[in-house]
Amino acid sequence: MYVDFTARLYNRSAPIHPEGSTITRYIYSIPIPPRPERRGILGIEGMKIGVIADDFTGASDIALTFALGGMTTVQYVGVPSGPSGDVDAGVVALKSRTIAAADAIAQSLAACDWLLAQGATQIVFKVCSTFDSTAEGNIGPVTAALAKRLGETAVIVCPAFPENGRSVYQGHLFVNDGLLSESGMQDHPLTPMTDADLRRVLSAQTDWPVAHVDFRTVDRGANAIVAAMPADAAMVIVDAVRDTDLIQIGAAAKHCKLLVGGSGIAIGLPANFDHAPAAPHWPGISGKAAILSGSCSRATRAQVHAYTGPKREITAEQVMDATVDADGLADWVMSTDGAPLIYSSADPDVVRAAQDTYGRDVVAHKIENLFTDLTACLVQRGIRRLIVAGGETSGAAVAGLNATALRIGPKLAAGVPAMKVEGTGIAVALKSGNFGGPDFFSESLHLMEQST
Ligand SMILES: Nc1ncnc2c1ncn2[C@@H]1O[C@H](COP(=O)(O)OP(=O)(O)O)[C@@H](O)[C@H]1O
Ligand SMILES: O=C(O)[C@@H](O)C(=O)COP(=O)(O)O
Repeated sequence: MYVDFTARLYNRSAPIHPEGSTITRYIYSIPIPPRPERRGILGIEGMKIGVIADDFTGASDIALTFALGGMTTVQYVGVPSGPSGDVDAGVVALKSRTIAAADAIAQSLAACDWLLAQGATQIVFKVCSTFDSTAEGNIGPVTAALAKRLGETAVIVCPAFPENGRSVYQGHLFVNDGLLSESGMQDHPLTPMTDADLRRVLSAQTDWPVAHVDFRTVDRGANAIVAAMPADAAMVIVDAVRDTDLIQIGAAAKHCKLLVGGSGIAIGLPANFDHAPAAPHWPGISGKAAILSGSCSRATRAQVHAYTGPKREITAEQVMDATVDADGLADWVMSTDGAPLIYSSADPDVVRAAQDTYGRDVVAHKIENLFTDLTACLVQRGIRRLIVAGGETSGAAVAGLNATALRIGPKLAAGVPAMKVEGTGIAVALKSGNFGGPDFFSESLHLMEQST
């Protein structure tokens, strides 16, 4: 079911007056945290914003937004066992986008509880700017579970990321000038997105009503957005096509305990905590570099094609037949000059054929496991700079790093920071499948070496 509250707002037979009961009900139905804002939902001082990211590239994407917004930001690898330290924005990276909904809920709630215990006053559930999800979720089920845990009713859901060409208009998600369902995402190996109407996509994943706040309302600013929010429980797709829209959405969300979106949803949030834009400090890291790519997205395939350094393809067949192994690949990387690229990235028809032969999840996991083992071998052999392309692939690779936290460094491309693995001198970049220009790999390797 989805309910268009904006339609109600403009419906003369059911007018909602600016001072009318709907708005009053809304204001009183959302508990406003006490000032000063340093005291979190559980009354603890410390972390201001907590993020639960459903994959690792997404986590570093939103972490970059908070870091550029002037907040001290750390990306955690899974739910930490200890305290966060002195951090304004803490981002817990999960690998929960394509797992069973019940597991995604359990992991997300554990992350939420940890973030609240660190003092977070607001929780952001970071999903993909292309709303990547399976037919069962996990965006709907996890949002419902988090809202219940936080006692939140109406939840803003907005994946817009204008800098990377993602906009939401009339409830539909556009990638550049085309619909999501014609953007290449319809061929994604694990989360094919065949419908651009986010209200319909989300409604299929949840029993909650799905509402919509349209662009005309967003264009009138934060107060209009607050006024258009439903009083009762609903997931609310909010249109946004420009950064200025996201800044207004951020202002409107000042007292929300839960937000759901891409990294764009974070653009307006640091200002709510009196943070001003800043450039993250970076020491400059050089030394042996490698690039690993398991992303089959259009942008990554173009980057693999454009890369002029040494490169080696691993096919699904080789991985399934075990005719390649992590040790051998690591030896090749270390004995080859320059920054070698190892990729399984393949065109949609090749991926489909492999999935038909071996099974979608079997082949995906085998390839991911190889990237985990390969990363561990590269760390053992002294790798200093590592670029990984693909969200699931990045989750797998980071497992091989044996890291607990990543410090956010400078922007390499829209949505992609350089990061330093805590306790080591290793620089990593986790690139979303569809982010970055054709020369992303060589440009990023160069930028990692520059101090800021
Ligand atoms: N050649 C291939 N055949 C089948 N599946 C593949 C192939 N190469 C990679 N994969 C799988 O496709 C998935 C790509 O997802 P991901 O890493 O999240 O990339 P993206 O960021 O582009 O979505 C991974 O699970 C990966 O193991
Ligand atoms: O929001 C985004 O698009 C990214 O931050 C993201 O989540 C990317 O996921 P992958 O495309 O699977 O890397």
